[in-house]
Amino acid sequence: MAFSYVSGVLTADGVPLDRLAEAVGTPVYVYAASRLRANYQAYARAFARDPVDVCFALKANSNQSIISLFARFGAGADVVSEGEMRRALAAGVPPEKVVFSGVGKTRDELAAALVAGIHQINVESLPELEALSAVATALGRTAPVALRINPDVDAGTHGKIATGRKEDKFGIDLGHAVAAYAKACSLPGLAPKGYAVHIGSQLLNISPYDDAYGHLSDLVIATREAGLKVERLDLGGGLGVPYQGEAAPDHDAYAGIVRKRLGNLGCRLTLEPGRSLVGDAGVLLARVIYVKEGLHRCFLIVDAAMNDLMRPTLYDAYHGIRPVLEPAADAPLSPMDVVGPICETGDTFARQRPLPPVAQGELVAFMTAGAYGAAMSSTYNSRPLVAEVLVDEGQWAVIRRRQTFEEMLALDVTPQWRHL
Ligand SMILES: Cc1ncc(COP(=O)(O)O)c(C=O)c1O
Ligand SMILES: N[C@@H](CCCC[NH3+])C(=O)O
Repeated sequence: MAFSYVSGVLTADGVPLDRLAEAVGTPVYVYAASRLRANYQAYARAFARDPVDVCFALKANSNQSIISLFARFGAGADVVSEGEMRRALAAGVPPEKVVFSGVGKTRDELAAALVAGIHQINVESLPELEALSAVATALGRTAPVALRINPDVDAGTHGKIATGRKEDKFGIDLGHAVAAYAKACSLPGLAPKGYAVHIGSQLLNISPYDDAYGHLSDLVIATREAGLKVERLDLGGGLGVPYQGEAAPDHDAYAGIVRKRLGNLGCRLTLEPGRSLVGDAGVLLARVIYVKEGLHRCFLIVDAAMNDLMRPTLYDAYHGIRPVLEPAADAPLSPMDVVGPICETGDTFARQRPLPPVAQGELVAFMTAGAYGAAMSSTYNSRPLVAEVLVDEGQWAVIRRRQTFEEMLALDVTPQWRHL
């Protein structure tokens, strides 16, 4: 267990979290390398005999130490902006292991990707295809391209993170796909390699993959029947993690679907997992500022807020909350609203959560916060970006230091024009 109580204190790979909080301050994200490794190995094991490349989706956690850890395990990177591409390359991911996804890549981003020589650009519309052709031609380069398709499959996840339904903004409609692929083959500067699909995030039930990959298989066959070559398939990410004790999707079962639907097509496959690599490897540590016993509610007011961990307010997401000091086994539970200091009612991590007594000044850990936690944080309410710490085999290191107030303020510029 990456996070467990040892001698009455919650630890990350054996390092007591109260000691870390003392040294680094709160709020702070803490990641356990043992879990990152195990999560990567789960993919490596399940796909050991398949022609599969794992490209870590940086959007889930874009800290360079985390990226380079996965790069050392053998992973590539799935990026969605020039910033993410730069992070991947700076963290040591070779360009030939980087895929670039995203519905609105600018010409500047396309050019940067071509100059960097990345493995593949996943194009999501005809205008983007034309833009890429023009950019590549102007640079005298050839762009390795996959077309992301929209299979019209409901991933059965939260509506804000489902991406493969026909009304979603992502991908090229299945009905247009062969024509778009033929167009890609005819445009200068493009080297079409295959297709990409990503139906959504936090899938606990994997059967929607069966439908999506079935459509993908039919599409490959139809494309080849049109006389066009298809060599690669990018299957996206999306495997969910248990936030509330649900059963985790089984990697072998997922690999089974991939093999059944796509195994006989002779294509090189890419996976783009994000959350399932990092989600359960991180916690957000916060300190209780006040315990407010109202007439109607008891509020635990902590020093982390929605700007540090946005998922609860954005998706009504559940994160386990554990006191860092282990509660007695027979400690009574009472309903608490766990909230941050931000001036919004939505700055609420949990409502009426049964918790053991936690006193002012004590520490709590928001569990399963390794994915889409720090990566989605902001400085709203002028709260500096929090620190991140990596724990590995008893050692720990700050892998992002806390932003200073000076750094936060330094971006603002006061115009020097004359006041009339
Ligand atoms: C194109 C693409 N690939 C990969 C991912 C990673 O998804 P997840 O973190 O659910 O594995 C996403 C985000 O959902 C995505 O949009
Ligand atoms: N940000 C989302 C996942 C989005 C996936 C992006 N493709 C979450 O925290 O659950």
